[in-house]
Amino acid sequence: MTALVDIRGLTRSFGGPAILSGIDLTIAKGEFVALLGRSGSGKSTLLRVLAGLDDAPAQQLQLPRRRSVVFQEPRLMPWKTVIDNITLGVKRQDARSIAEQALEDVGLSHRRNAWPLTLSGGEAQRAALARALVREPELLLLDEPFAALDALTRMRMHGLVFDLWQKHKPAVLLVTHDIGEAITLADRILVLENGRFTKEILVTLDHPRQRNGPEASRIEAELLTELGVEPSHA
Ligand SMILES: Nc1ncnc2c1ncn2[C@@H]1O[C@H](COP(=O)(O)OP(=O)(O)OP(=O)(O)O)[C@@H](O)[C@H]1O
Repeated sequence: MTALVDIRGLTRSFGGPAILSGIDLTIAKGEFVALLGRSGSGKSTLLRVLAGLDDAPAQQLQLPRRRSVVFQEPRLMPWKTVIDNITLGVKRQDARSIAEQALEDVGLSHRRNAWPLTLSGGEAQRAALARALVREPELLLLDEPFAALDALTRMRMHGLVFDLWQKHKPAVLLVTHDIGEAITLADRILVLENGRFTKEILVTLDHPRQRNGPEASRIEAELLTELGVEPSHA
């Protein structure tokens, strides 16, 4: 296994008890990892360290150079059109043509000249994904990118993210509260609790995955228990 991300002994606190206390994390090239955990368990803190948005002490912190992040909100510049948002800060000469390709990949070519405020929530997140892809990330960091979308749009976005992952093969770290989303997409699911990973589950089901099959249901029940939810109450 070629480790793209190799982190040892990562610690982070904000004055009080450690939010991350000696985390070890490796992510292989092209691997899709989902990160679950209760609210406040430190998922976004870990993602921010991986994005280079937060300094935290670690014995080892090996990260790839090309990383992109998509947050829960699309964070598009409202005074720039969709295509200009996507090429923003991209220095390459062929920025425009790669942006056109990324827009096509996310099914948004017809909205290239739209203003962000005229986009639906799903379109805006697709634009955010295109902006992330244009940087050709080796590591794509997704921080609850579909949490604000309606259930149907969210399911479509799962299909889109899966297709993009297959095509571009970045490693992905997806922070989510949605166990079904994690099971549908990830090769490996981690649960973060009290500053450490308390559970690691490999998901070896074939794609496209049935969420209600026996293996998916078993994994879901295991995760619900780990997260302190009675499966019958889910
Ligand atoms: N910059 C900061 N300053 C102080 N405390 C912070 C800071 N960033 C995060 N925290 C605290 O660290 C803890 C973990 O926050 P984090 O956002 O990583 O959790 P999370 O697991 O992503 O939560 P959620 O699922 O609710 O988004 C919280 O108690 C939060 O208040």
